[in-house]
Amino acid sequence: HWGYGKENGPSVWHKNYPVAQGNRQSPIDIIPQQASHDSSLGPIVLNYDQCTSINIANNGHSVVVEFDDSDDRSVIRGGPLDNPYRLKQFHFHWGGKGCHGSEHTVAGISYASELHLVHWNAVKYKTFGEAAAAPDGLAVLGIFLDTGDDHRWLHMITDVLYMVKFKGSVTDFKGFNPKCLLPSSLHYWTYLGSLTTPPLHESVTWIVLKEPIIVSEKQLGKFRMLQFTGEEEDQRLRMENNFRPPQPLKGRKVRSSN
Ligand SMILES: CC(C)NC[C@H](O)COc1ccc(S(N)(=O)=O)cc1
Ligand SMILES: [Zn+2]
Repeated sequence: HWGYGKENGPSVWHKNYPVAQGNRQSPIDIIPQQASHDSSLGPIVLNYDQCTSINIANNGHSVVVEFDDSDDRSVIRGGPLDNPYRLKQFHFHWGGKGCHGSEHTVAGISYASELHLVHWNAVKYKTFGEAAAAPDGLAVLGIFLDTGDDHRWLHMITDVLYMVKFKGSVTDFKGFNPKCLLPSSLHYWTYLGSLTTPPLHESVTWIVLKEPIIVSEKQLGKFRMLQFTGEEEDQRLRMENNFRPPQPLKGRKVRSSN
């Protein structure tokens, strides 16, 4: 099964997922000076006020917070999007002790970690699965995490990570509003890309915020006590470096909100 190790990591995903070598793969290295400033790009609007988180789980690749997406209670709209996209889940990618783990990079620089808020086009598609396979099916908001002081709200997540230490574990996680994880500015870069893990579907309109949020090394360290492996497996594999490196741009345009 795919993973982030030597034998099953990003360099061999193409064997089972040939789209890995496609023309709109993610992540990418974002070069700000080469991004085209597009004044027709409006602001992104996040309506998360009625959002309802359900649970937090360890899926063997990351830690994921799932939302009730049975109606349009929490959506992202505006920016490059033609209609509202429904929040389905968010998850993180991070590095090992002292090394960075963001997926997107900015002029070759990677951040300590990256948060992905995954939304799907429920106007055009009936299910997340159907949307995830469609070229305009998903919109993922990417937020960089840099290290510094404690993040005042991230402890809501890091305090419960011990409950989902092993692959396949899930626990209730209600009433969390991810609005508290946003930076002050919603200025962004946007481009057409893909899921950054198998099945690597080329179905994502990426919206990557320019301003990182700041979290402490201590908070990040709690992500690294998660395990890729299940409780019953004998080998312990610390969950870290669960990021795909940047992929070829293949002539794509990256636009900048401003
Ligand atoms: C095809 C559907 C049904 N299953 C997809 C599976 O849940 C994986 O979904 C995802 C969702 C988001 C991402 S990322 N890192 O690009 O934000 C990667 C995989
Ligand atoms: Zn992701």
